[in-house]
Amino acid sequence: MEVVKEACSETGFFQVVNHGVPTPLIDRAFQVSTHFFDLPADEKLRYSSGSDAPLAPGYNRQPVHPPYRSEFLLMFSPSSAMTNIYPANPPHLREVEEEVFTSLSKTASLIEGIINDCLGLPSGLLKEFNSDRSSDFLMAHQYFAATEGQTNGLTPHEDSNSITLVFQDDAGGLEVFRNGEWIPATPEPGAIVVNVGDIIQVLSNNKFKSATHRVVRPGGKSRYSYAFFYSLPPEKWVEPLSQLTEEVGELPKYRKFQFGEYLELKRKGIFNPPKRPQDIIHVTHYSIN
Ligand SMILES: O=C(O)CCC(=O)C(=O)O
Ligand SMILES: [Fe+2]
Repeated sequence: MEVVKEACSETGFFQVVNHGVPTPLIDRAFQVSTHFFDLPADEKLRYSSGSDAPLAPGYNRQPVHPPYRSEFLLMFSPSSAMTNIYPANPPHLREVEEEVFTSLSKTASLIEGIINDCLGLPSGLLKEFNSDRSSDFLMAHQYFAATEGQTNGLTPHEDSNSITLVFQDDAGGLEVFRNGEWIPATPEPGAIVVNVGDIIQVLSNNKFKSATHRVVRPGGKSRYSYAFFYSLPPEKWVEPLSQLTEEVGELPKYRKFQFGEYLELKRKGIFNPPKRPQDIIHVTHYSIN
C-alpha cells in the first residue's frame, strides 16, 4: 500500500503483477492484434468506421500523423450501447478482445479501490463517484519501427481519464517523466503498467499525479501494446473531493468542469498537436491559482 501511495504521488505510474489478467490471455491478445495489423491496408480499412470522430470504434490511423507512425483498433465495452466494429480476421479476434476487456475492467476496478484506500477515502467512494462504465475503451496499438530521426510514437502527454492500464510487448518504448528525466517502463512478461490519469489528479486535489508519459518507437521492429482506459461519461462533472479539501482544511486546486468539455479541448492536443507546447491543453487549464 505504501509503495503504491508513493508511486501515485511521485509519478502516477507503476507496474503490477498478479493483477488477475492471465498471462496466456495477454499473449493471445498480442497474437490477434499482430495478425490483424499484418493484413493488407485495404482489408484493414474495411473495419474503419468512416467517422472522423477522434475515438471511433474499429480500425484507425491517427488522422494527422504520418501514417507510418501508428495505427490502432478501438472498442468500447461489449455491454455498452456503442456499436463496435470487429474485424473478421482472425476469426477469434472478437472473442479474445471481449475477454481482455472484461478482465481489464475487473483489474481497473480493483486498482481503483486500492487508490481509493491509498487516498484515505471512505471505502468505495471512487467507485460510487463513477460507476458508469459505458465510456471505457480498449485500444490495440501497432507502432511502426522507428525511422531515421523519427522515433516519436506518442508525444509526451497525460491521460485525461481516471486510470489507464497498459501492456506492451518486449519492444518496450513506454516512458514516464520523473524528476526531469524519462524513465523507461521496462517490459515484463505479463506485467501491467498502471497510469494514473487527470481525473484522479483532480479528485485527489493533486495528492496523486497524472503521469506524464510518451512512447518512443524502437528501431528495427514494430511495437505492439494494449491500452485500457477506465473513464467517465462526458456529462460527468469533476472537481476535487470534499474529503480531500474542505474536510481537511484545504482549498480546492481546480474549479469544477464537465469531463466532455475537457476532452474536446484536450483531443485537439493529442490528435492535432499544436506547434507550440504551451498551446497543448492540460488539466491545469482548470487550476485555481
Ligand atoms: O502504447 C502505449 O504503451 C501507451 C499508449 C498511451 O499512452 C495512450 O494511448 O494514451
Ligand atoms: Fe497515454
